Amino acid sequence: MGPDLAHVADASASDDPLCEPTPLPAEDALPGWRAAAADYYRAMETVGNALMRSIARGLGLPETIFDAYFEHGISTLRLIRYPLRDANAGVDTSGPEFSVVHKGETRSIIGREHADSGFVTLLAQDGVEGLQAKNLADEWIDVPPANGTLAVNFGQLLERWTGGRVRATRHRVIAPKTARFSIPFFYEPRVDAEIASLPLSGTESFEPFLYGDYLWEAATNFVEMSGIKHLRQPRKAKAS
Ligand SMILES: O=C(O)CCC(=O)C(=O)O
Ligand SMILES: [Fe+2]
Repeated sequence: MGPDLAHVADASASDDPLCEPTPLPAEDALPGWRAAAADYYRAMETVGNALMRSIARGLGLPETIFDAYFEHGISTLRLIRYPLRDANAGVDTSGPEFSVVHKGETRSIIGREHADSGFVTLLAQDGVEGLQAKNLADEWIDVPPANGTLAVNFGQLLERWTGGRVRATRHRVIAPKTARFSIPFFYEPRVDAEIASLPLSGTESFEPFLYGDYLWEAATNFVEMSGIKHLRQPRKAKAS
């Protein structure tokens, strides 16, 4: 779900597939659902905004340095359900690419190792464990859900923007014993934000890029978006 869910008045027609309207269930099919989802989206924008400013302060930069990039941002709210897999479904998930031994038990990997594409991700978990993150020693650590908390993943955009000063959080999900639900909110800048090097000492500068161009390239590398890369061309002309 995109910003049109929560900022109905701002939504305008766009030829950019990254800004296409969110398909939503009919109001009478789920009364009140849209309003609740929109409230949640706006609340996560507020949290993302506070975190974005504290990251700026933590980097020794003015706290408002990122503000303008996030006005009319294209943050994404996703509702995920991991159904309980049927062990007898005839799918072999025994290889090391598909399963892992965790505390002596074999668990299949239901969310492959990756880092999110955006700036930061605010992740609500439903009380069922399974999320793991990689630490700097390349070890997997459990990120158990705790009431009233959000897990925060740093995204690849933040890593690139900060010249690698902040590392994107690599994470994955291993199968729990019951179905699992999670609600990630990917906090993202505006589609036409021009991302350029920050004044951070000791980091390499990079060629500026448009967030939308970067996001399309990154998102269409994920398996659920494969095969559609050709549907959007970069909007920024290459300098050469
Ligand atoms: O379900 C989770 O806890 C993680 C989901 C996730 O990593 C993602 O959607 O990018
Ligand atoms: Fe993720």
